[in-house]
Order: sequence, then structure tokens, then C-alpha cells
Amino acid sequence: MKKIIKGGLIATASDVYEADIFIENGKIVQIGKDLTILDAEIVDATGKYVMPGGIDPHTHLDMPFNNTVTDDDWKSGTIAAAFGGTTTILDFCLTAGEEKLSTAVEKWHAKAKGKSAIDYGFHLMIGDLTPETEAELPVLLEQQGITSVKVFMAYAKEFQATDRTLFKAFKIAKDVGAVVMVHCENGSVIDELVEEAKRAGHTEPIYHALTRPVELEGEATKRAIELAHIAGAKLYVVHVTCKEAVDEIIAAREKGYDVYGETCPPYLTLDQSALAQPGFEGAKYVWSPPLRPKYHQEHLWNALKAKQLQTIGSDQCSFSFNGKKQLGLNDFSKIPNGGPFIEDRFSILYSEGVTTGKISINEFVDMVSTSAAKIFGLYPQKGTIAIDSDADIVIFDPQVKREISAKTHHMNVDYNPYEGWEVTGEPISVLVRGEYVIKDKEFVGVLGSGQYLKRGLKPATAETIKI
Ligand SMILES: NC(=O)NCCC(=O)O
Ligand SMILES: [Zn+2]
Ligand SMILES: [Zn+2]
Repeated sequence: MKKIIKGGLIATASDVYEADIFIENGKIVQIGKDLTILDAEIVDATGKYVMPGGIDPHTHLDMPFNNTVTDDDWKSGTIAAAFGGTTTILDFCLTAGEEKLSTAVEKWHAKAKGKSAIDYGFHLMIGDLTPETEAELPVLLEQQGITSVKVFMAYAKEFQATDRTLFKAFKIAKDVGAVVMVHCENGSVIDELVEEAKRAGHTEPIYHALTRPVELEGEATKRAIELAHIAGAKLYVVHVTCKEAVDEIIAAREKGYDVYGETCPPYLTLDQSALAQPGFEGAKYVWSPPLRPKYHQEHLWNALKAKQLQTIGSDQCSFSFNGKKQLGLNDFSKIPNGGPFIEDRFSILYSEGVTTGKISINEFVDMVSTSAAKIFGLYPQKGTIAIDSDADIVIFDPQVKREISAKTHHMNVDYNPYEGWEVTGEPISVLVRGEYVIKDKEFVGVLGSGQYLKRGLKPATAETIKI
């Protein structure tokens, strides 16, 4: 019940300082030098960073997609997340056609129940609104404490919403104080380019990237920005990959629009050439939007550094290479879209960002935890180390080096896009609400102990979340 984390270097989005942390009943109750509480367990953090637990705002666990279902469910997915230093995930609850939205949310609760090792919340995806679901949406958001709605401008045959639905979603979200997360790519034009490529006889994975040009991400980003602005809504652009989209977000923010952006580890560290490898190897790197030519990475890092992009999501959406990815062996458009990143999100950003000097330790904490807590209504319960915050804590060794491999990762897939990469820094112990989930690199958590996070819907105001 009582713990003191001793001797570590506390790193938050704003400070780095030496202090002990006293935890009781899952909360941080005291922070100070040389704390002594007689009956508290001592957790030695000497030589380590003590950081707020990671918040991954973008996961797809146990999700039906592309005629199959993702390979990581709430058990393997949340265990892997915990190994990687993530203590809260926000997962996308899919809705379908005329189905009641509440039915979809119940299904998502059932997927997580008894399985989640860490805390979690849902974003509610909207495909097309019927008069019934349109009426249900604001009520359900409030009842379930869901502060974020997701709309896809891509995947023409599966999830894509019309601009009219997108606009309606913005209006409703504005009225209830929710944020709308949008996958910005022009799905209809992509669909046409895919058909053209197939007619020309192209089957290889690289055509996934070649049929989704950056202009179609830039165009959709601009469209979403303008529609959100007309509706007066708050927009969060998911998985930004390229200069064209970054430029639109920066231009909008400079005009004072309420726009936020997320990018993901692979867009910062891998590039389009991965899809052009011989044979079918490139299928391991098929997700959407696709990997881009390398020069885009600099624009993403710069935008993160300038806080024009605020968060790092994993976009965890895993399919085994020798399993479900093979659905696209003879047709690139049938390769299930997505990759396994929930485990290495934290380490990749630390290693490629902090140890290379691209970002500071404070910026790192902000990107992997604090900003997401602020944008999605979890702050200051989550996302920081402060009195009364949940004791979601990562004890992180910044010196240790390890090699990423599918042989040692905990995700339920047979490959890792970072296979063989050496990263510096590793979460050693991870606590959720004061209880160990990872202790000395071993999983000691309890499946089902993760709590569903009802978030508070507050009217959107610049002061409440402006970053
Ligand atoms: N990103 C991806 O390819 N799969 C997950 C669905 C999405 O986020 O677009
Ligand atoms: Zn997406
Ligand atoms: Zn996604």
C-alpha cells in the first residue's frame, strides 16, 4: 500500500530534480528530500529517471479491420505496453453502420474486461451518422466519460465518413466539449489510385506507399482544419507523416485555430524504402498513412520541438508477417494496414530523440505522457508527477542499451519493424496507481486490474488545454 521511491531523478514536462516520492492508496501524497515513512516499502531508483507513466493516445487492440482482426488483444497489448513504460492507453472503439453506439461501447468494455493490465479509456469512432446515432452521440459521450470522437477521411471501403458527417461530428463535439480526432487522407482519390495501380498489374507492397501521395494527406488535413474551424471545434490530427500536413497544422495554429497533432515513432525513424525491399518483406511496413521519403522526418522532429505537434501515439495495430499480412501476398491493397509499436514507442522516442539531442528530457515526457493527458481530459490525474496525481510511474534507466527483437518483445506478432536496432534507455519498473506492473523487467501485474477512465467533458476553452 505504501511505497517510497528513493534516490531517483524526477523528470516531468517542466522540471528535472532529485527527490523521493511517497505513495499511498495509489496516489502521490508527498514529494521531497530524504522522506522516511516507517512502514513504507522502499523502491530504490538511484541513477534512474522517475517519470510519469506513458500515455499512448492511439491504439487498436482486438480490432476488426481489413477483413481480419489485429493480433494483439487487451492482454498481450497491455502487457507489452507496460513493458514499454506505458501506463494508460486510449483505444479506438469502432462503431458500425446503424448499430447503436452504446452497443459498440459495450463490446469494447467486454474486450478489455479482465484483460487490461493498465488503465484505459476509449475514443469513439463515427462512421456515418443516422438520425438515431446522431441523437445518441452527445448523451453517450457524457455517460461514458468519453472526451474524444474519431473520424476517418480514409479507408473508402471500410470506415470513411462523408465530409457532412465529419462536419456534424465537429458540431456535436464542440457542443459537448469533446475533441475530434481525424485520420486525414483523401480516401476516395486513394481508392481510385489503388484501382489504377492494380489495373496496371502492380502487386508489390511499395504500391501501398505510391498510391497514397503526401498531397492527399496535406489536402485532407487542410480540409479537416477548415471544417473544424467553421464548426468551432477542437481538432486533433492523428498520425501526421509529412511536411505537407505539418505545414497546414502550423499555418492553422498560427491563425489561432484549435488544432493539435500527433505523430508516431515509425514516421520519425523509418522511411519509404522499407516498403521497396525485395519480395514481400515490405508488407511488414504497410500502414496508413504510409512511410514517407526520409526528408519528411526532419519536418516532424522540428514540429515536435516547436510544439506544433504535441503527442506521440503508437498507432498499435499489429498483424503477424507470416500470418495475416500474407492476405496481401498477391495484392498490396489486401495487406492489413498496421504495425506493432505499443511496446517500443517510449524507448524509440527516448533513444532517437533524447540521446541524440533532438529533444530534451522534459520535451520527451511532454510528448509521451503530459500533452496527451491534457488534450484528452486526464490531466492532472495522469501525465505528471505531482501531489494527488495517480502514482503511475516509470523508473527508467537512461544508460542501459538493448537490442529490439521479435524474439524478446511481448507483442503477439512474429516480427518487429525495429528488429536489430540498438536503443539506449529502458523502463526497469513500472507502477500503475502505486502497484508494480513491471518490477525489475518482469511482468508482475494483474490482468483486469487496469481501470476504465471516465473522463470529464468540459466546455472547450483555450485555457483548459491550450499547449
Ligand atoms: N494506421 C494503420 O495503418 N492502421 C490502423 C488504423 C488507422 O489508424 O488508420
Ligand atoms: Zn488512421
Ligand atoms: Zn490508428
